[in-house]
Amino acid sequence: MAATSGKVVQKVFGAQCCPWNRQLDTQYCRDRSTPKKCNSLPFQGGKLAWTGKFPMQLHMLAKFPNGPENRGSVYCNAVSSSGTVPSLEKVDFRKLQNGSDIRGVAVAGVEGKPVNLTEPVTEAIAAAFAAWLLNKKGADASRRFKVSIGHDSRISAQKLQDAVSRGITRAGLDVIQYGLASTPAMFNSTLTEDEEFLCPVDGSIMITASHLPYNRNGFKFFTNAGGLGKSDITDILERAASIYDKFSAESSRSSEQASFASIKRVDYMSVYTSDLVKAVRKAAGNIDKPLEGFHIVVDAGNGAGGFFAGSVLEPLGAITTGSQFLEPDGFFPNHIPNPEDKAAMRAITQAVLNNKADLGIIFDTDVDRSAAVDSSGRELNRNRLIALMSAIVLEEHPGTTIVTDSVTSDGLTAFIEKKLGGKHHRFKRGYKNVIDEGIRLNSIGEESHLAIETSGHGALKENHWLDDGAYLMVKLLNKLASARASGTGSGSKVLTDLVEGLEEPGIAVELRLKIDQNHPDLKGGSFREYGEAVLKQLENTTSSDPKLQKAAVNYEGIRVSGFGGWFLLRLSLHDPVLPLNIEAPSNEEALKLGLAVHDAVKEFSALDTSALGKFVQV
Ligand SMILES: O=P(O)(O)OC[C@H]1O[C@H](O)[C@H](O)[C@@H](O)[C@@H]1O
Repeated sequence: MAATSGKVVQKVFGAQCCPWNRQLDTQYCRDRSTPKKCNSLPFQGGKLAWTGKFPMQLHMLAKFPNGPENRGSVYCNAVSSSGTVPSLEKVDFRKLQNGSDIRGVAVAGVEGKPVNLTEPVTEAIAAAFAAWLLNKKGADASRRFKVSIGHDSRISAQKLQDAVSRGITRAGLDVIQYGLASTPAMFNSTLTEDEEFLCPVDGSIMITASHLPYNRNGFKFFTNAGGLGKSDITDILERAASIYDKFSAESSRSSEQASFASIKRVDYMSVYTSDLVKAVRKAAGNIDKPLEGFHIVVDAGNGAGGFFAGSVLEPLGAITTGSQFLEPDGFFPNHIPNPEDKAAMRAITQAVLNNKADLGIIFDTDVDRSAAVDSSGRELNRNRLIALMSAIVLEEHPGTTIVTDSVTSDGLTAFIEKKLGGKHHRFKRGYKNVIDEGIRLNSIGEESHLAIETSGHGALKENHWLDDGAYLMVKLLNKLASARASGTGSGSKVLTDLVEGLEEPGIAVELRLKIDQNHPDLKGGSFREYGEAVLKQLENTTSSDPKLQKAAVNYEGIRVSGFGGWFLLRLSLHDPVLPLNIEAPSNEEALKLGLAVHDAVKEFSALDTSALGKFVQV
């Protein structure tokens, strides 16, 4: 994690490490976590953007005169505005929307993937978020709004952080940079009440593209009401498109206007991690080191989650030797940081077994998703993680409703409802959908304390519905610590025992059937319309098959039971893809289910059914 000394370190990175001009936009900094000092003046669009310090910055410098971060730093005008940009590439901002996130290509070099998340585009998006925020919260003449910015370990992080900072300050809002951070910490910074850390902030931006390849990046936005939704993102991208168009004309005025805004640097991750530590101590009856003697290995996949070993587990007394890939590396050289990825799960499982550890914990790149492995090497992810979290939450809140995504198993429903006495509300795919549904249920009087996806995203009511992979793991640690404190268990068996009785399918597959958007069969329509037509056809054919039963309650796609198993065909949230999930007691039954789908959809020539054909061997 980026180490910063002191709570607030006045450190202005308005000038970027990677010079921004259009020729060099393809270049990137290898930012492996610690922000590098900027030793060269920024050359921007043909202009050097450079001014002196602000009075306020000088004041803050006086407060932290000797911090290592201050030594030898270059202080620039907070904005170091981009200056006049002669001509900008045409960009379709709508294409940057990915549900409730923004995602794009930030690094050149991958064939067929031109950079569309350039610095000017990023700056426009940040300025648009600032405008959206002012509009949403109503400008307050007595103070300037503050926006926190954090990033994961991606190689384009520094470059985009600088561009975001310019966009925000350009709009006249203050920026507080956290450096390497996790997505949940960013949301948390809108809730934390701590003036010394300049909290709460009015809005927050996480620079991340979750588990996507190294050339991608993106943004997640938060206010104290939670993560922004799809319609907010559409609004921001529309604003950004028009800001971008006006860039050349407005640049000089903007730099003047923004010269009041400041960029500061805060070690906020220390606040966030100490909250996690406090939560475990409290759950264990205020013991200082409730995990003393437990051996827990962490796999951060070279993302942003390495802090969990040194700043959460160790202060709680756990041994973390054998933890791996904790150091940020935006090329992700070891495995994809994704608890849904088989290679990633194999890596943490092996680490647990090699080290004879009590527990393994794995995070995705920006730590909003997680999974665990018990001491026997049993993976606690997907349906098992949901079952485990449900068991913990239902002990605390008997009868509560557990909201999950749509691809959860029938065995999970039986487990939650029959074994745990709760209610399983299987909703749609998408963490934001699931969390919003949990919040909605409570608002209409149905108590729900957990909203969780098979992807490893999960949010608890007790934690402000914050989508936080680290907090999910804290709930497991609480269980370990409290079981030992009460003498009811001393290892991860206490967790394994909680999922005892969860019925698991003999076979579970996910096949992703692509829709060719350029195929004449689409007749100029969208892939969504085409996908809907495929689903309609599947619905019609299965309803006439007496061996298949359509799910009575279903919120997404076509879910059908039969042959002792089930399948779900649905439209992907983001891609021109129809993901097909099949679970069955054995391969034979899975094939029958697969064949039913194959027969229904095979005439749709724009749909690539080859993976399904291979699976059912036709
Ligand atoms: O619909 P899919 O293509 O399977 O993608 C669905 C997934 O998209 C993103 O990764 C979201 O973060 C997840 O919350 C969601 O489950």
